[in-house]
Amino acid sequence: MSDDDNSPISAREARRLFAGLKAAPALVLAVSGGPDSVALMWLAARWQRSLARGPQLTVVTVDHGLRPEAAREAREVKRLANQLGLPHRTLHWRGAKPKTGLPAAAREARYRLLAEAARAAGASHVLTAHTRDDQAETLLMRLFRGSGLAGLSAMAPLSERDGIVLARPLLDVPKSQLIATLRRAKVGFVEDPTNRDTAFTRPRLRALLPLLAAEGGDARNLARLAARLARANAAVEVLADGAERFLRLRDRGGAPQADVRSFEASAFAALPEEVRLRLLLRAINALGHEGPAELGKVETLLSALDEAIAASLDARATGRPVLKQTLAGALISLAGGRIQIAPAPARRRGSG
Ligand SMILES: Nc1ncnc2c1ncn2[C@@H]1O[C@H](COP(=O)(O)OP(=O)(O)OP(=O)(O)O)[C@@H](O)[C@H]1O
Repeated sequence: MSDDDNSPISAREARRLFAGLKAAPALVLAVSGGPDSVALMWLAARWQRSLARGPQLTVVTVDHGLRPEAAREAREVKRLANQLGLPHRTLHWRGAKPKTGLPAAAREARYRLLAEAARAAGASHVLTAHTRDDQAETLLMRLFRGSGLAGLSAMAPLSERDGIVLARPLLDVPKSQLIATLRRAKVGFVEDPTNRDTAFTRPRLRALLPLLAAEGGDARNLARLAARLARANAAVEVLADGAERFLRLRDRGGAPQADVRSFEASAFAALPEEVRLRLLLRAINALGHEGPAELGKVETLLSALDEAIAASLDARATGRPVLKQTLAGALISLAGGRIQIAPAPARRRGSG
């Protein structure tokens, strides 16, 4: 069964989608020329016209310099933006392009350029047109990659990057509704052929979605799962914050050092496994110089640490380290009943 909804988005519905953005001084709309982001631009323009004093809107298209048609597509977005009375800028990703990991590098460059454009326009937010279908695909991609709770929470409706808020007002809207909105408004759009290129993971997963939907795994259910996991993840983060404070309070005796995190092993051992894991992950990512650490590796380290703590508590702690391991450029050790995480010493030349 498909959860597509072919009704255009009403002005009232759009007001609800953009409600949290009304007080912003200015907004950047990230528009590639595809249906989702052209719909975002059209909906935002109509919303802004309906406000007495709404935010200034600037439309930005990034030309990654990867497809010859991109320049024409950017001109087409400019034409549409101007028809809607909105200023438009095209930004270029210049410089060398990597041979592997091209989509990730292009995304990184895109968000950097969009954040720069926001700063130049005095905008507090960059709006992208991610839909509920994108959210479902993201969840599946992360599931198949073996992500944990944080990764399976998929995309957040609001996040921050370089001092700019990244907003995804359409994250709960089906793509089919955006297409219906454009059809009703008689607005054209382009389809990026790389969206169907099965050399990339995301299009291959996209092709699986109808099969999953037929079994009840439609975008609505998958996106709802992501939202539920995000809620649980936020709660566990608060628990981890509290546990960090608790361990710090118990640690008043030791002189605090900026580049070392140290936990009393017996207090650490009494915390829930997920919280222990996050404390380790946070410390390794903060102090290691090769991070972020892989979740699976931190899980393995935690099992070794748990075993070592249990053994050392039995045998009464001596001053000698009972565990000493490096992970993601951090050195993790257990000695004298304390866990210490510090930056790993730089590897000697020629030894690695
Ligand atoms: N070339 C571009 N110029 C401006 N905005 C873009 C461009 N490409 C994508 N965007 C914005 O990002 C949104 C998501 O696009 P898309 O799904 O293609 O991204 P992606 O490569 O999957 O990466 P991610 O989903 O992490 O952003 C679009 O709806 C649009 O708002």
